[in-house]
Amino acid sequence: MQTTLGHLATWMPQQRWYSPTGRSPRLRLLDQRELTSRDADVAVRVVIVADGDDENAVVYQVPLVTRPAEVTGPWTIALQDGRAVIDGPHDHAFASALLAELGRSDLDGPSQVLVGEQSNTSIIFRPHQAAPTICKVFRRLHPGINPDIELQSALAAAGSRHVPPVVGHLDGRWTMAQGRDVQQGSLAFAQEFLPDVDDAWRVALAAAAVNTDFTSEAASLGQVTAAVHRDLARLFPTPSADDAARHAISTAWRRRLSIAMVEVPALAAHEAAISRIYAAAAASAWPALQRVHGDYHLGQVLHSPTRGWMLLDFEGEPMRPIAERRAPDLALRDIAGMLRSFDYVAGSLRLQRAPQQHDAAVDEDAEAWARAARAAFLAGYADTGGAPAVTLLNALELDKAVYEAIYEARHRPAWLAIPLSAIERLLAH
Ligand SMILES: Nc1ncnc2c1ncn2[C@@H]1O[C@H](COP(=O)(O)OP(=O)(O)O)[C@@H](O)[C@H]1O
Ligand SMILES: O=P(O)(O)O[C@H]1O[C@H](CO)[C@@H](O[C@H]2O[C@H](CO)[C@@H](O)[C@H](O)[C@H]2O)[C@H](O)[C@H]1O
Repeated sequence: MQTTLGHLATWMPQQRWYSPTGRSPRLRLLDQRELTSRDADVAVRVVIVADGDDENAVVYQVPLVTRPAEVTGPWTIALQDGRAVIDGPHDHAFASALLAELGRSDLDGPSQVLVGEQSNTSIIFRPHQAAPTICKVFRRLHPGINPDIELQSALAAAGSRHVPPVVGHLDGRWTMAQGRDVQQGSLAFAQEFLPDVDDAWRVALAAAAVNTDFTSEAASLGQVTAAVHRDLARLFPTPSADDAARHAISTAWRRRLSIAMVEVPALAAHEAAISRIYAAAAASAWPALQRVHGDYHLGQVLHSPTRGWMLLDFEGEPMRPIAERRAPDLALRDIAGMLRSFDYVAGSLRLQRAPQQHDAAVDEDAEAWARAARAAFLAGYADTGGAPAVTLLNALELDKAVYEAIYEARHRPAWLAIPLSAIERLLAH
């Protein structure tokens, strides 16, 4: 196992789901479990490792398949003694074993890993006799139920039409320290896959690129968002925002800002102005708190021609502590997230053009497109959810843009200009 941990320490930092620590991974094995393999020569196991040795260690799930091989393939982690160690989700032996663990071998069929920028790794199954299924393998593990499973399952069970039906989920256990501190948490979540539907990020980007109106889509997305918020408020507690809750939430804004000050030096000039807006928002009137989506953006919603808007991925922001993600929060956080996403559409179109193609009129069209989508989304939300409080919304948009600045600095530095320009614009108002 020591050799495998050595290979993982080289391979994991290259994966999108790995959280960089600024040092080389220090991996410890927390748990290792063999899954059933149909082929005696192929081993399937799930390895759970911690990166770091203190209470801040990050726990990861790494499914591995080991099979005979002479050469490396695209998902080979290592070649050892004539056998390849492969990233499990990309090997059907693991995909099949996962369905067996879920008690849903009836859904087995051709499988493929979803490509794109994901925080986790999702496998799509296309069985011959049943609807396609997508199973998300959580990469960063946390004790307790994952909010993605918790919220989507509750909404689906309550008959919400705005989330895909749930197929099942898997839990696992791991031991943090020498037989002490056994933790239990979510390993995987399966739901119906809606085929042939692009997520709204791609649809919105294509619309904005040719300046096609998106306001009716944005308005209906606002209405559906309000409906999902109403359902969540019915299904989970809605505590009033007392001093302790306000303190906890506004402290999280400030904590994020101080991380950004270290990781995104370009923000230094804005620290005082952002803090003033946070202070005004903390002192303003707050609505009751409730469970929210937590990382709401255009990549998290799909428009099905037959079912309308569907919401996905209730896991919350991957960089945020899990306890905060599961705590009742301001529903406005989701509104702010989607507003930021319309701005990202205009920002990413601007970035896609080479400097010599710069055209102020084209940029202005994209910005006008984003402003119109924003206004329509807010109007749609207000139809049933009421108009958001401006001071709080302003602070939450800033908080989201600060999060995005950290996220882009870590994962996509070329995109950092998008949240940075948004922060300047939000502060200028
Ligand atoms: N039930 C589904 N039907 C169709 N596509 C889906 C479904 N669930 C997820 N997807 C696609 O997978 C992408 C990533 O899913 P998501 O839950 O956001 O994963 P992650 O937590 O890894 O970011 C979504 O943007 C969407 O395009
Ligand atoms: O992986 P997740 O979907 O959980 O979310 C993370 O990655 C997102 C990018 O893939 C990131 O979203 C940011 O970029 C989007 C465009 O790619 C944009 O629509 C969002 O508004 C913007 O926040 C998200 O913040 C991050 O948590």
